[in-house]
Amino acid sequence: MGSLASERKVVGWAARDATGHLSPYTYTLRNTGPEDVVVKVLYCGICHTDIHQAKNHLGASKYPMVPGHEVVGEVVEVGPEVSKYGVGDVVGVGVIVGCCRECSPCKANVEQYCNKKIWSYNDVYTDGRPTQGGFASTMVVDQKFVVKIPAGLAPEQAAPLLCVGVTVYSPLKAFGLTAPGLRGGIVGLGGVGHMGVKVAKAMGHHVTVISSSSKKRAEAMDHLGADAYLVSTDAAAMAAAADSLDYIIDTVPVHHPLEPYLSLLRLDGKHVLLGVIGEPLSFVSPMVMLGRKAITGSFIGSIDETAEVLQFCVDKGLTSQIEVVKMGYVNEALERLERNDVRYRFVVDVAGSNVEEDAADAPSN
Ligand SMILES: NC(=O)C1=CN([C@@H]2O[C@H](COP(=O)(O)OP(=O)(O)OC[C@H]3O[C@@H](n4cnc5c(N)ncnc54)[C@H](OP(=O)(O)O)[C@@H]3O)[C@@H](O)[C@H]2O)C=CC1
Ligand SMILES: O=C/C=C/c1ccc(O)c(O)c1
Ligand SMILES: [Zn+2]
Ligand SMILES: [Zn+2]
Repeated sequence: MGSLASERKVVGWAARDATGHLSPYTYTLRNTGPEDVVVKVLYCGICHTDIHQAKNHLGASKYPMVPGHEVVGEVVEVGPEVSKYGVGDVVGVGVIVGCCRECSPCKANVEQYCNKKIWSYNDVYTDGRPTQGGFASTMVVDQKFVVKIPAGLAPEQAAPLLCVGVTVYSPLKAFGLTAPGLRGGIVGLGGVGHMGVKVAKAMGHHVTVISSSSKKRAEAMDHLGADAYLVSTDAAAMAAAADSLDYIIDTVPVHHPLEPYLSLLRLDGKHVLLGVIGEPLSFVSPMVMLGRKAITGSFIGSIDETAEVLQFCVDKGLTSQIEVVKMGYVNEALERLERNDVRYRFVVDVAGSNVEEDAADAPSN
């Protein structure tokens, strides 16, 4: 066990307003509580949610905001009651860092659905301080919300899985969609979508990618292992595929019509919405009645499922397809992600970016 330090100043890269532009920011971490783990951040993936939050797409952003919720780091200190981790362990932190532990979702170990959950950034912790995410040198996290990175998974590879991996794995399990031979569609071949293809293929599904363009066709088929590829605006190809899918995992992060996708589902097919869209989506009721189809949603996955999907990826030999960048490139990376110009996830090499040296320029709180 390492020694317990009191409050410490750290440097993260924060958005100050809805431009979403990140710049160095010095702030104070909470004292290490008895069940807290102090994590030196090694890598942090960039999720489209970081854009939604940094740019206030949902209207609830608070600044300064240090985004980042696909965090892999090394434990550098543990509180006296930490039993699960020790100094030197390589661990992951995702979207949630707190919950009430008493409600029915918490008791059922689906704490991501707790109404009192605490987000890893853009939230307020139990001590009244703002939570700040993984684009920073260090985080302090309750051991309950930390997962061990299994042997056989490189830390930069593991980072995206802490969000995108579990986000596709959880609904497939929750909706009974794990049996081999099922036919699935993945709408939107980005960070979440590309792991959707890989996880669904590893479960033995026939996987159709449904994309906004034909640009990713060759990669989807040749490298990700998809079985079919549809361009959503190709009406003839979409019509030919009608009534063929058991489920659709929809990862599109902007408003889009649902009906072209609903028509691809067969009897009892499920359309699982994963994209964060702050405007109403619409469809006419016969689109779901005639075929007893369901439109549903899913939010990340539990801590247990996060550990499970990491091991699933090791067991199945799955890796995420990533572009590793330094922190100084984070604003370009966010812009490229927003204009759909990454295959398929940026991961920031936080430890290799010496963010503490940015402190000289960093206004503090
Ligand atoms: N429910 C949950 O728990 C989670 C939700 N999310 C949300 O899921 C969504 C996807 O996240 P992520 O995979 O990181 O995002 P990406 O930007 O990596 O991927 C989104 C994909 O959607 C397609 N797309 C269609 N229209 C647009 C558009 N106008 N702008 C950008 N992309 C478009 C693109 O695929 P193509 O080129 O094939 O059309 C793109 O690659 C986000 O809204 C994110 O907040 C993320 C993680 C967890
Ligand atoms: O990337 C993970 C978080 C997803 C998310 C889902 C729903 C929502 O309202 C959010 O603010 C984020
Ligand atoms: Zn995410
Ligand atoms: Zn709860």
